[in-house]
Amino acid sequence: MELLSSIFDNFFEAGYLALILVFQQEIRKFLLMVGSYNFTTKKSLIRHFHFLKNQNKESINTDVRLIVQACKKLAITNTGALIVLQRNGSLDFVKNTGDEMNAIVNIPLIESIFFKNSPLHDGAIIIKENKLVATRVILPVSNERTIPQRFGLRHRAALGITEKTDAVALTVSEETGQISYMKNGEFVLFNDHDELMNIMSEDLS
Ligand SMILES: Nc1ncnc2c1ncn2[C@@H]1O[C@H](COP(=O)(O)OP(=O)(O)OP(=O)(O)O)[C@@H](O)[C@H]1O
Repeated sequence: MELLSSIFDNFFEAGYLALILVFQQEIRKFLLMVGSYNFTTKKSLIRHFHFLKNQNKESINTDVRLIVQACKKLAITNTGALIVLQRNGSLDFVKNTGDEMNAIVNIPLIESIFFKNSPLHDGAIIIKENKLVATRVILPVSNERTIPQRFGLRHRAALGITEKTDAVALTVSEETGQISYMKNGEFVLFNDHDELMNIMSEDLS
């Protein structure tokens, strides 16, 4: 009987270990999100309780149309861009790698930042609601092996930040002018810009 119980004990211990190993990415992301989550803001709490959504009147939603329009303009001139859109989780751990800003977002501002000769064009920008809160930010790069080789560091950085936090990201490829949208460490597919705006509006509302 004792032998049987020790076999079961070992079996369950090995099971826990296997579970931790299998889900280590998810556990890491969860802990990062809990660690960086700003539970004190009313908005972040309300976002978690969707049944209270209608009472969230004073929150400002990100102007998705404006950001997609800016990306379309950048795409026409093959100007590379990396835009991170903050949601509930704090991005302070990456914000510190760049320059903090506090500017209302508009299309010429986004265009001028990513203009190739601009001193601010390197790295990512972070937008929170309708404010540009940081420029020249260095993001953690995704190590995911399944990302196709044609995607370089800009795309890997966008995937990396969305893998580690609840933020979403947009890239404009300097090589192809292609606009990509990333969430949860994956590319989100869309057929046209209207669909992209709808998906983003849903994610950022
Ligand atoms: N870790 C990072 N965090 C933020 N920005 C980054 C990071 N790594 C690279 N970038 C930005 O991406 C730019 C281009 O990188 P790279 O050419 O390797 O990307 P890519 O995915 O091939 O994109 P593109 O299609 O635009 O060439 C860099 O000049 C830099 O501005």
